[in-house]
Amino acid sequence: MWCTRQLASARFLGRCFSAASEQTRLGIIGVPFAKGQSKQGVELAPDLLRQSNLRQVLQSSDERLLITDYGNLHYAVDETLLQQQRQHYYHIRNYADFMACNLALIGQVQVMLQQNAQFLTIGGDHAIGFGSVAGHLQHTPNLSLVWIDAHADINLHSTSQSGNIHGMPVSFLLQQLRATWQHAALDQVAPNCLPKDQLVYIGLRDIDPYEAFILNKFGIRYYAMDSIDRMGVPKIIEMTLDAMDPHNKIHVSFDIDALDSNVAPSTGTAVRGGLTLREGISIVEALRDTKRVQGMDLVEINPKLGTDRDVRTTVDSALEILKSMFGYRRSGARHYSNLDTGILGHEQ
Ligand SMILES: NC(=[NH2+])NCCC[C@H](N)C(=O)O
Ligand SMILES: [Mn+2]
Ligand SMILES: [Mn+2]
Repeated sequence: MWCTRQLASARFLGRCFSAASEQTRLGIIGVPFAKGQSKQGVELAPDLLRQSNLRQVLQSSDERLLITDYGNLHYAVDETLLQQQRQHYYHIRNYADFMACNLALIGQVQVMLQQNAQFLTIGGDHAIGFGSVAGHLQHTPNLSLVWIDAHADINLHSTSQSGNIHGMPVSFLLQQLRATWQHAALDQVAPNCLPKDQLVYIGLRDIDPYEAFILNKFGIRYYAMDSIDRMGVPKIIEMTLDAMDPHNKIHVSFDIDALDSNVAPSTGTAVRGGLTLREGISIVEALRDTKRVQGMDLVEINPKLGTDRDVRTTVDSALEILKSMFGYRRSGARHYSNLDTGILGHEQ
């Protein structure tokens, strides 16, 4: 008996060892940035997700994940940025903070990609989508971006009606639009940008008039909720994957407000008629199955909005989405190395 047990545990260790060689490293950074819009609370989301067992949830969805949490991002605003804001971008709320935070994030993402196969950026509001994708582009110039959101977030400083910079990050990323930010020195801080044909939006249902003009003028691919209703999620996924260069790595920027407000009520700009949780999971699973997703953002959870129950529901939905992105399969398929330790008594 002693002998068998020892053998079993040797086998177990052997499997652990071979599993260790296929471990995938995942870096996580919290970005408690709330100045891209006017509601307090989004800055609390990274720590709330951690308290809600983010790490354990991800770890149990794929035992091969080797997770490193880099904590929360810090940044400092310098005089050059304040001057840019005063001279050119005084009509945009918190431009200097936006730039300072994103510059720090661009550096942080590159560090995470040197040390990990994948990274996850937890917001904060969606203004940090700029730094997260831009940092990713500096490490991996051949990148495709899937922006899952109720909103297009592609306003220019000249078109934004709200002045909220969380409605603008995509315009900092696209080759064809970043020239409109000519005083932001983007060629120095983030020289690699995204070609418009490598961007696909999913879930849109609240597009500003000028945003619609920009999307159509540049022929940017977007699957708004009406196309999803007409064609269904499987077709939308197929078209999304077809549109993107199959050699590219993928960045998924997930705004929690893409989900319907019944499953994600605690968010600053909730719009009804959104993705069901199942549709969200389905989309994320399909992207995950390409094995090309290298970076993901999860943004706009605001724990100060709604009841305690609303917050709980929103965080639970977010965890389901993240679980599916990082390994969980609804079919039950998984790696068995830590389970196959002799529970069936003897080898068949
Ligand atoms: N990331 C978001 N939730 N963005 C909402 C943007 C709303 C609106 N289009 C604006 O520019 O102000
Ligand atoms: Mn957004
Ligand atoms: Mn949104």
